[in-house]
Amino acid sequence: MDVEILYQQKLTSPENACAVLRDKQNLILGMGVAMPPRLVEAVANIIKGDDFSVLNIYYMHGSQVLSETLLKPELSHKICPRPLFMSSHDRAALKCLPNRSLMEFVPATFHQVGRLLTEQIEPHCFMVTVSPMDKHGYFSLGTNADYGASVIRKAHHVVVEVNDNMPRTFGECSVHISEVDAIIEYHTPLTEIPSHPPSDIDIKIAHLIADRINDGDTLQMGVGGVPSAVLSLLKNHKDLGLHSELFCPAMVDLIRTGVINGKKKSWMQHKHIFTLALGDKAMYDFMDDNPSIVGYPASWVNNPSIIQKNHNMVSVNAAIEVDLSGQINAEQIAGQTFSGTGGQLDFVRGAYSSRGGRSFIALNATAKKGAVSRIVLRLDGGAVTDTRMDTHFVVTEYGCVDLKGLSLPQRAKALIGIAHPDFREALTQQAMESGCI
Ligand SMILES: CC(=O)SCCNC(=O)CCNC(=O)[C@H](O)C(C)(C)COP(=O)(O)OP(=O)(O)OC[C@H]1O[C@@H](n2cnc3c(N)ncnc32)[C@H](O)[C@@H]1OP(=O)(O)O
Repeated sequence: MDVEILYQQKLTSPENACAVLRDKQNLILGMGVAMPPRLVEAVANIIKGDDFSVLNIYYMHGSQVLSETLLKPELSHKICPRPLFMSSHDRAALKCLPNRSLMEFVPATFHQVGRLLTEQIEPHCFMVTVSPMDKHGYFSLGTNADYGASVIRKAHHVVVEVNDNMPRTFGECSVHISEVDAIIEYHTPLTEIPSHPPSDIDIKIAHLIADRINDGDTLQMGVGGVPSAVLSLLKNHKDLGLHSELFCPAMVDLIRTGVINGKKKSWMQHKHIFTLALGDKAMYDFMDDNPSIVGYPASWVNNPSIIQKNHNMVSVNAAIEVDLSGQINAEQIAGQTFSGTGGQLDFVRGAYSSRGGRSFIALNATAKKGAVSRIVLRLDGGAVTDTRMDTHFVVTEYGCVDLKGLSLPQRAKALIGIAHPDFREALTQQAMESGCI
């Protein structure tokens, strides 16, 4: 059938599109920028009725629209949010929820999320923002291939929110109209993340990492101040490549100037690979119809066995704390979930498995204006994002240490050596008392 006719047949109102939802079902929402604001609002309206006792919502990186609708306190008795990665909006909403127990974080490493959302739970419905349809009947998932590219083919019911502002990207980001059950249109500016200037400490740490990045390396950069600061220091590098979970504005500058060109990649040369993008309008415009920027599902981009195919793969991620054996916590503060594992463990493993590969975990030596050391005897709260067997380089403003091959006492001494000087004596004392050194 003609795709334009099919489009008109499937085009409906947000409320009609949501009428398919039933009590106690699982609704999966697109991640971050791809979370469809008008559909989310419509779900919030229908859920108020008597037909619903509860709806489970699965997602990563909740957007502001979620905290203004489904996560509002008045719906908290009917909505079970199951975030697999918490954003600042999720954290803010959680603080206001009267019944906090209903929001339950689901631990997951990113390359497995597509599978978890289609095999471990029943994917009743998936709602996501897409680009306008092309003449062949294809929408693009644009900024967010991530788990969407996996879920869209397995969910029982798929509703897309077409937004003119969603860029059309290449790779495995296309969805055919025949795979979609209902369409709504809502053209609103995409979520933008304001970029904060890095702190002096972030820049100091970034220098230690940038000095260890060679021309021709392939990069993954995680979230946080340090990864962005590292990118800003690579202007004089040559022939860098990208195989990164996250695509961000600092990468655009390096692509425009030819620093990142993918020329020396050991495979998928000249292609800048990502699974989710988070940035500003200028970045989304740069991605639109750009054949060099290719999005693939997280199950592929973040799969360590795929990452390792890139020789000289360099992964840079941030952390909250590291213990004296080298275990990394990048997701909890004082026992409460702050963010999530995301793709950190995937890339730490994939990068070290790559020929010539390296992974860097960066953190300021202290938190709370210097009151707390982030190098600790034992992790606070217990979440281990990267095991001690996985951790490679750890970097603070006081230095960079390579933990691979070090014994436990050697690790403890190396890490104490890059702790803030005010905490080194106490850490040494604790390490001796607990038998670490
Ligand atoms: C979606 C993805 O998966 S991207 C790819 C990689 N994935 C990951 O790395 C996932 C997990 N990582 C993350 O969530 C982030 O990188 C983080 C949270 C570890 C670091 O992000 P950053 O923005 O650099 O965090 P930062 O170091 O500034 O700490 C955030 C806040 O927590 C506070 N904090 C950090 N550590 C501690 C601590 N040990 N004790 C108390 N407070 C702390 C900081 O002081 C800061 O507070 P502020 O905002 O009031 O200044």
